[in-house]
Amino acid sequence: MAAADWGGKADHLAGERATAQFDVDGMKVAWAGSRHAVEVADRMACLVASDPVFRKDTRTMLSRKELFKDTLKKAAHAWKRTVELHLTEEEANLLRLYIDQPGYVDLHWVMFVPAIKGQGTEEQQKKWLTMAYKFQIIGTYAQTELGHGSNVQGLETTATFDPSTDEFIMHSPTLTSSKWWPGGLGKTSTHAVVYARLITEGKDYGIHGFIMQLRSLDDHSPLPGITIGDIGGKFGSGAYNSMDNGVMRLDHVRIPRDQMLMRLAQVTREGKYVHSDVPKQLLYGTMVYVRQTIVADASRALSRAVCIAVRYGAIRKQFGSKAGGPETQVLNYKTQQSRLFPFLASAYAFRFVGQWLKWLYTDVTQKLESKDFSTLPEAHACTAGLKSVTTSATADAIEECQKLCGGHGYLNSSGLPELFAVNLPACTYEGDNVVLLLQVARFLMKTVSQVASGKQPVGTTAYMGNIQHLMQCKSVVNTVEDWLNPAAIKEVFEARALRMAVNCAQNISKAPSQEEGFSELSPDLVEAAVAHVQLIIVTKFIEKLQEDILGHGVKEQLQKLCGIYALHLIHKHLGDFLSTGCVTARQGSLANERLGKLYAQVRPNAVALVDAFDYTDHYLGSALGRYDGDVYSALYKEAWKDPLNETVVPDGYQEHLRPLLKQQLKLSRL
Ligand SMILES: CCCCCCCCCCCCCCCCCCCCCCCCCCC/C=C/C(=O)SCCNC(=O)CCNC(=O)[C@H](O)C(C)(C)COP(=O)(O)OP(=O)(O)OC[C@H]1O[C@@H](n2cnc3c(N)ncnc32)[C@H](O)[C@@H]1OP(=O)(O)O
Ligand SMILES: Cc1cc2nc3c(=O)[nH]c(=O)nc-3n(C[C@H](O)[C@H](O)[C@H](O)COP(=O)(O)OP(=O)(O)OC[C@H]3O[C@@H](n4cnc5c(N)ncnc54)[C@H](O)[C@@H]3O)c2cc1C
Repeated sequence: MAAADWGGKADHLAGERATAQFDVDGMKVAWAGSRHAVEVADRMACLVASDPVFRKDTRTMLSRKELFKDTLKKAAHAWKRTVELHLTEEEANLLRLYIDQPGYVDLHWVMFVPAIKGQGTEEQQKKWLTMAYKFQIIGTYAQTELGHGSNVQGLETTATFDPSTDEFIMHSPTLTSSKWWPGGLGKTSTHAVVYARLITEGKDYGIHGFIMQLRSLDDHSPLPGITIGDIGGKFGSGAYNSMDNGVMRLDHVRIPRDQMLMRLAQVTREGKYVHSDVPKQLLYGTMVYVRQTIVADASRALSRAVCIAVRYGAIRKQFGSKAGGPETQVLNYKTQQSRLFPFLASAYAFRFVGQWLKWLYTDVTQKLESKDFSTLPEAHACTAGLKSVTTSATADAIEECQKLCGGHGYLNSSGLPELFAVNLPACTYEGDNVVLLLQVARFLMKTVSQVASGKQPVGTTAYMGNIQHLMQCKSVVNTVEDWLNPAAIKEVFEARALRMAVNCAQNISKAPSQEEGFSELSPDLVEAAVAHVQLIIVTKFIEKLQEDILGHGVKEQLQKLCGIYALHLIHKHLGDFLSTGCVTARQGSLANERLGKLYAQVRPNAVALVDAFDYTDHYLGSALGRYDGDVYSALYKEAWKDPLNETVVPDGYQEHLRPLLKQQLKLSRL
């Protein structure tokens, strides 16, 4: 794909591509998941790249109003193309991804529709989804309030049932109960699933979802009793400012009773509250779904940043010229490799764990449909934990990639500032990462206590059943080569995760109460949760390598990347591994030595490994990450697009600069 996009110009990276020791096409298939996935992605990426409406090269220079209008234009055009070309769901999703601009459609498709699917009755789904699928209505997910986001049970908006009219009265009783943050709410959405405390027969039954119409379908004005607007500019230029995150206050707004989402609980005509025989946590189902999709987003964002930094690192030269010869490519510096290659490995690791998580989510959903709720806690822990670990690592890595590209990485035209600004809030939305890791820790503490009482854990905690061995085992690693053994790697990750969890459980049990112990130990619990999640990622990477992987040298490269992913974590968290006695100081040094050798082996393949992500120049949106490596011409060209360069003499010269210069000149002549 990218080769076609580059269209026959000089390839400044040809030398790099020639040193690759594997079949890039085969790697594209491994990355995408199948030959079919590569083909569809290519087609959609080309469709976007070749359509002038989807241009984004001046996006960071637009004012907020211009950017918002541009988003509306792109969304409408994308929908038109979706309908004209009869795109499948898979194709439409990719179309949205390659357009690469956050907008109201995200909330409509990723949260509003799934919330109705998961929490609405069949009748409700039929009514609302029919309109939503045709974009006759635009929906959002209005949960967070000014005063509460993480603590969903603390939301204040009320939905009070009035049996005299068979309606709910939706109300914002305080300033802090104002809905605050929902994407698309500010200016676009006509409808929302609004989360509110259900009150009937004088009793508060806690948070439930309600479908509300917010704006007129004739002139888009807010309906009576609804005050609504945008919450203001956000971090960075362009970036998430294309989204109209909104504020909404409700003043006794009446909606029919049948607009309460009634799959999980109902209110009868008489006002009686009835709960279905399903776990109440299914109310949180939409968040579980979205957290799962965010892991795939994280790997995509990380791989974009890495692609930019690797290609640029191969072009950029500094120092080291001997006898007038060429300078050294910055990618050849060992420090550059040790900072960058773990991100390259992480991009692949997150991609594969994301593919597995998608499978897990589908599996759990099928089980839920047949009323088997047993895997729900694990699905919650896996989605919450993986969302946290992958988004935090991705945000940190994008920031580091900017530094890896030196000064030019700080320019908007590098694509990195916007990539960072768009992906940073993923650490917060759909659950703050620390809050979610504490949920994982809670699950781990329960599992440890079940293991202590003789219950055999399953799924991603099955390793905890091997407690006798893992609590006292010593790593068999004795040479640098021993760190190539996946079983040896897996064992130390399992032992570390289990020992950290057991330590926490033992310390909690010494506290006056479970609750106090959990609160006191929460920093340690977060670290134990991270250790468990990193084990999942390492394990899924190792399992991926056991699959049939086609293409010359593809599996070998992935083995190296898997090694880098695992060993860089051992290096980074050596304190954990040493303090839990999982590795010795000598084994830690051997791991680091092995890591250095792996970096050297990956170096000749680095550019080809990022080519395998198969990104077009349009999608990358980076002068530094261009496929052809023609970085300097691109940077030079991009600079002239800046509005400041529209005139040679800047606006403000006559007003401020000229008088100042003249004044100083006069003074100097006195
Ligand atoms: C311009 C371009 C246009 C393109 C146009 C294209 C057009 C073509 C269109 C075609 C189709 C396009 C398709 C588009 C696709 C697009 C792709 C898009 C890419 C972008 C994707 C990303 C989008 C993301 C958008 C993000 C927006 C953000 C939204 C939000 O943030 S919503 C709000 C989220 N809020 C939170 O997450 C709150 C976090 N808090 C909580 O979850 C809870 O409060 C809690 C878990 C922290 C605590 O819960 P609680 O108080 O109940 O307390 P506990 O006692 O701890 O828990 C009790 C009990 O329950 C268990 N439990 C908790 N949670 C869960 C759960 N979720 N599931 C199961 N169980 C749970 C918990 O473990 C306890 O159990 P136990 O008692 O211990 O057993
Ligand atoms: C770009 C963006 C888009 C969003 N889109 C939507 C949307 O479409 N719909 C919607 O409903 N919401 C949306 N949100 C809101 C989002 O879901 C919340 O911001 C998020 O859930 C975090 O909640 P909070 O802001 O209340 O953070 P807080 O909970 O106030 O967190 C503040 C700090 O306190 C810490 N903290 C909080 N509780 C604990 C605890 N128990 N233990 C330890 N530390 C704790 C956190 O780690 C964090 O460091 C969006 C947010 C952003 C940034």
